[in-house]
Amino acid sequence: MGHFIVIEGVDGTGKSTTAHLLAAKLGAVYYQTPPAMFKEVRSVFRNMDNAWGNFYFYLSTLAVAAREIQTLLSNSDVICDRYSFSTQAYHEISLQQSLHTSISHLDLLKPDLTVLLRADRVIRHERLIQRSSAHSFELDIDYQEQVQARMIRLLEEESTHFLTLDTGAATVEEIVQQILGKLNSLQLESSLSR
Ligand SMILES: Nc1ncnc2c1ncn2[C@@H]1O[C@H](COP(=O)(O)OP(=O)(O)OP(=O)(O)O)[C@@H](O)[C@H]1O
Ligand SMILES: Cc1cn([C@H]2C[C@H](O)[C@@H](COP(=O)(O)O)O2)c(=O)[nH]c1=O
Repeated sequence: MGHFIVIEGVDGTGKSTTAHLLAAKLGAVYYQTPPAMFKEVRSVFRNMDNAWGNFYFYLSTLAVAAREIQTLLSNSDVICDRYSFSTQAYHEISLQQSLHTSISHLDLLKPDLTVLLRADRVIRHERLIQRSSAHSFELDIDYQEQVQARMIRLLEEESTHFLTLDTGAATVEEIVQQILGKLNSLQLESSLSR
């Protein structure tokens, strides 16, 4: 059974870049949520402006993601780009209520380690405006700031093994080295690097 490592953070914190490099270094599978089969439907929900509909959409994609990850773990380690903390934090801020119970009903597979990437709001904004495809909610820095604070609180309250890293202050390579150090201290690295 492989290890399950989750990379979390708000938009522009460097999740995808970090997760890809970490997966390459460990020979692990990179997995992004929501799963690929939901790509088209996601834009439908995004444009509907229905906060509850959007939450239930992401919630159901998590159930599928957990099942796919469980299968992948039988052959390899998995580095997952966003998981349940993203869903809980984004939608708790949008809906202004705790979603802990709804998410816990899914009885999701638990990560061995969750890494929360964060970065200063100015840095995140600069990174996002360089993207031609940035959505308005991604550029809503106050909203993203609240989500980031909620993610940190949720991790502190609900996660056993987690690490918070500032990607505004370190290169991608340095960030990955810090994650590898944490895996080592948790004695996960030896079984991860095969
Ligand atoms: N540690 C880092 N130091 C400097 N720049 C970084 C770092 N990590 C990522 N970046 C840069 O930040 C930008 C955003 O990175 P990336 O797309 O990986 O973020 P993301 O969190 O996955 O964003 P989103 O959730 O919006 O897709 C990219 O241009 C990337 O090169
Ligand atoms: C998982 C998840 C994501 N979102 C939001 C967060 C981002 O602003 C967008 C795009 O996410 P991507 O991974 O950077 O493509 O979707 C959300 O609102 N709810 C969620 O559960």
